[in-house]
Amino acid sequence: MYQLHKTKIDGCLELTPNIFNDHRGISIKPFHSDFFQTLGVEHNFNEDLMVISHKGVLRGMHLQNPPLQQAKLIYCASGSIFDVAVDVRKNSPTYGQHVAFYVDAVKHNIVYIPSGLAHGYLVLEDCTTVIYKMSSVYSPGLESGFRWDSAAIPWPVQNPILSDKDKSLPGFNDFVSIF
Ligand SMILES: Cc1cn([C@H]2C[C@H](O)[C@@H](COP(=O)(O)OP(=O)(O)O[C@H]3O[C@@H](C)C(=O)[C@@H](O)[C@H]3O)O2)c(=O)[nH]c1=O
Repeated sequence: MYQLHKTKIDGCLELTPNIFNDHRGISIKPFHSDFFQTLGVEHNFNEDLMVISHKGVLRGMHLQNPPLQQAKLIYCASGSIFDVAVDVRKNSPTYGQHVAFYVDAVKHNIVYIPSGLAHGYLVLEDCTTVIYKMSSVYSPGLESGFRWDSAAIPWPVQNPILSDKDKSLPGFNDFVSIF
């Protein structure tokens, strides 16, 4: 049903689903609960979010703190992104390290990010539609994060379009993880 690619960060996965193709178009299943159960990861998703962005927008690096920490499933319904996760679990052997993926609506790959990782992405095409499933509902008071350019991530951009909130995030060295 899915090709599974494990990454160097424990629990962070890339999945490529089967694409069912006929003369009408294609069908893709981004989420199947039985399959996620076999992976042994948090897969009880409580909120979906759809975000449409212009080329050059960068959102990140974000995470939500306990008690409403979020595992996320991320894919593109249109366009493409450079997607990044950074491990901020203090006892993890990959603390501070990142993994990056080109996610797009051609290969329809999906990224699974466990809680305790920060997430961000650069939009590579206009009208890119990113869909997330999240294991906890959005809670603005629990938002946390750090600046996109402070964690040695090789972004393929120099001057992205950022929100004011993202411009004012602390650098990674000043960020305090509670995971
Ligand atoms: C993320 C989010 C935002 N919103 C609202 C709040 C605000 O009015 C508007 C835009 O919010 P933000 O500026 O925080 O959106 P954004 O910068 O796109 O935040 C997102 O970034 C990526 C990298 C993630 O991983 C997400 O979990 C989330 O943090 O949408 C929700 O209602 N629910 C949500 O889950």
